[in-house]
Amino acid sequence: MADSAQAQKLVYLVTGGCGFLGEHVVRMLLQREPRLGELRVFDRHLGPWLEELKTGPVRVTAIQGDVTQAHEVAAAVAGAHVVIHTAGLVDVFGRASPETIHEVNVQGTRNVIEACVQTGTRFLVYTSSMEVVGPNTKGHPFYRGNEDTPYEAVHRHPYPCSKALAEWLVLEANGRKVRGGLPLVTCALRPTGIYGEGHQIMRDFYRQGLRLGGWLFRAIPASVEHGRVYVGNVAWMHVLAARELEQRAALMGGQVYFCYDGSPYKSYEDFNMEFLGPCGLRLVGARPLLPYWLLVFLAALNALLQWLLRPLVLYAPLLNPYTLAVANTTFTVSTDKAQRHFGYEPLFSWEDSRTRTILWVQAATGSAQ
Ligand SMILES: NC(=O)C1=CN([C@@H]2O[C@H](COP(=O)(O)OP(=O)(O)OC[C@H]3O[C@@H](n4cnc5c(N)ncnc54)[C@H](O)[C@@H]3O)[C@@H](O)[C@H]2O)C=CC1
Ligand SMILES: CC(C)CCC[C@@H](C)[C@H]1CC[C@H]2[C@@H]3[C@H](O)CC4=CC(=O)CC[C@]4(C)[C@H]3CC[C@]12C
Repeated sequence: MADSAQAQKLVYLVTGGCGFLGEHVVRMLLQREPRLGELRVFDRHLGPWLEELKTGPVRVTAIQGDVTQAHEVAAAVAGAHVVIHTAGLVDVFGRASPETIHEVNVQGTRNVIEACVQTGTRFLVYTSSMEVVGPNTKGHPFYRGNEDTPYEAVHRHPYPCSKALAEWLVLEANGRKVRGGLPLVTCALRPTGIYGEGHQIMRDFYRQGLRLGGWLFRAIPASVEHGRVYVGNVAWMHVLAARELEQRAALMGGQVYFCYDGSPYKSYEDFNMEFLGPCGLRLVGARPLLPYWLLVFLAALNALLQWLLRPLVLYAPLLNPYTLAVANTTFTVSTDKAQRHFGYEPLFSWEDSRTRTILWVQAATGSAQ
């Protein structure tokens, strides 16, 4: 990838390439990475949409595999120049066991790092999460913070614990010698709550609102700010970071970057209404309709029911003590680190992001009704 070899075509591997974010990364690479020669899409579940991509000018290789299986990861990584590791088990509802979450998110990431080292892949971008920082278990606000803002990161839930450990592994691996003797260059991107086309929780809220006759009921005070970022901009940041890692290895290697764009600072529910409102839903109440202590009680009851019912059935509602704490704690970022380090500017304005998301909610739910 030196100057003389600018025209060299590169092999990229995207793990989790069929997920919500992964699909956007895959499509963004195909649209915006001129040096792309081959794109390997690795996922446990391959999407049918991959087929249409195979007819384009770039070779797209679909690889069904599991990141917890070291040999499968090594086979997929061999010969790749860049790995974007976005595969992960995103579960804050208690659907999967803590052991499974750890296995996929931590051991899976370890396998990706070892595969890079063994096979000689030098550039690794990891999709981390804002959750590696917070909100913490004490509910401390993180108000428009940046990568250097002091914050007491205390995790107990398996998901943030696993993301924090995996991120640490990735950053610590920066500088390790890969096969051939050159150093591995790694960085981690930390999205806040991602929204956009393909966002299942948004669709679930919409369906719930329809079931309730077009009404949603405010549960969280409007004053609690929750950071959100458009999926297209998160994907673009991954593509740019991966592209710039070699030229700016000394600056970017071992660094973390929050993912940000021009999305407004709002509460989780008010932000969702930016899309669900134009789709016909109304949010009832300027203030939460239920007192906070009752929500805490209901969340605890849900956790208890989940535990009691586990031998019989999986009970995994949206409301539990952890999701309530996340939704009810201000956590927003304000930073320009990615801009300074690798020239990131959001590709999609807030208006574009909003319109695209509204169109998706309308189309996705229209076809599902
Ligand atoms: N959704 C969000 O708001 C945020 C997500 N993230 C991170 O972004 C990444 C992508 O998340 P989403 O796209 O939202 O989730 P997703 O569940 O839509 O996508 C994850 C993908 O990883 C694949 N996967 C899971 N286990 C695997 C395994 N053992 N082997 C191979 N593939 C496996 C899944 O099949 C799926 O396609 C994750 O690492 C997540 O922690 C970070 C911040 C916010
Ligand atoms: C009425 C209820 C209290 C509202 C529940 C909303 C919750 C389901 C969601 C509120 C905040 C979300 C999380 C947040 O955006 C940060 C995240 C980052 C990730 O890396 C994974 C997803 C998530 C944990 C996200 C999950 C849903 C919420 C808890």
